[in-house]
Amino acid sequence: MAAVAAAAGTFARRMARSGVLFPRSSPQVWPQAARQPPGLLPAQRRAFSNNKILVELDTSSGVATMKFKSPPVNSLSLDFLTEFCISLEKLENDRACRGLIITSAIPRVFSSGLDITEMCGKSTEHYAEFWRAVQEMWIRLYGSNLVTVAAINGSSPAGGCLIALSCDYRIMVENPKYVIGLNEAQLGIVAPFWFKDTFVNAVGHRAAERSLQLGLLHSVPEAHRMGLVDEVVPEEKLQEKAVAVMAQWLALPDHARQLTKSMMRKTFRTLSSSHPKTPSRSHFQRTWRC
Ligand SMILES: CCCCC/C=C\C/C=C\CCC/C=C/C(=O)SCCNC(=O)CCNC(=O)[C@H](O)C(C)(C)COP(=O)(O)OP(=O)(O)OC[C@H]1O[C@@H](n2cnc3c(N)ncnc32)[C@H](O)[C@@H]1OP(=O)(O)O
Repeated sequence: MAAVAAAAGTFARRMARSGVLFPRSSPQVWPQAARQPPGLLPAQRRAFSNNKILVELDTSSGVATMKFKSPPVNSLSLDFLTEFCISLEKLENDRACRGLIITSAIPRVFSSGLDITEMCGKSTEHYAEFWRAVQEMWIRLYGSNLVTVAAINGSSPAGGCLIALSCDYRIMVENPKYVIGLNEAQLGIVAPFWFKDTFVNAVGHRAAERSLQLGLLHSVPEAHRMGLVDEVVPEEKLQEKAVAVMAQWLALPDHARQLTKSMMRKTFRTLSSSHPKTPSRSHFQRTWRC
């Protein structure tokens, strides 16, 4: 009981720190417009925002768009991760929402991955809290019942790549400057097994092994060839394509698609049930030499 109260206290403190704002008159359940045949209702949009993430829900299509807006590079800080989980939970609890498009409002970067400043010179408690937040983000997104589409409009190394990999479908903008991959080995660290498993699920064992051992950041055409991204589009077509892909996925009955997704994503259950222990302070200090 004490542990539950402590966890609730930690979550409340994280929420307060994250500065999440909910619309004052937001109803518990938004209208069920998503279940209406398209065209009967005028498009309705609802939005909520906090410091680092903006969410807009089109209640006529049931599709929400989540935009990362944490300059300079959308790094995944504890506050960012907290806001992400709260936003996702809010959408999942909303019966008007069936699909989520994730993209960036920051030019040239989707997400730079875990915030390196969160992993240096902090207390053991902070490392534990940070690492729990990283795992929670992945568990929630990878296991989400929503259709999730990553609209990758910039570079996406390490944890940024994990977010994209956790979605059901990845569309990336063609740009010779953009790269994506799990580059942990290049940084002298090891991608956790659930990063690895999520990567293997997308690209297969051989491609993942080579890419992970070399810590490769792939160009967009290379990422497309190996199946790390599903489609490549010019920047101006990204949103249109994401909406079209979403419509295709949402055409199916939710329950069949959701059960199929859950069946395919078995790693999710492994991590959820095994509760891997948090890396120690000395582990973080050794890893980042700080
Ligand atoms: C279950 C048991 C588990 C055990 C686990 C054990 C230990 C845990 C330890 C490790 C965890 C492993 C998994 C790690 C995952 C990660 O995600 S690590 C982070 C990896 N990220 C990167 O390597 C990205 C580095 N950044 C870049 O490549 C580029 O910044 C860019 C994203 C391509 C953008 O380039 P550009 O537009 O040119 O911007 P700048 O490089 O000039 O950067 C601007 C400022 O942003 C700062 N910054 C960049 N990335 C980060 C980051 N990840 N965190 C914090 N800050 C970042 C950069 O320093 C610049 O700051 P200043 O302007 O100089 O102040």
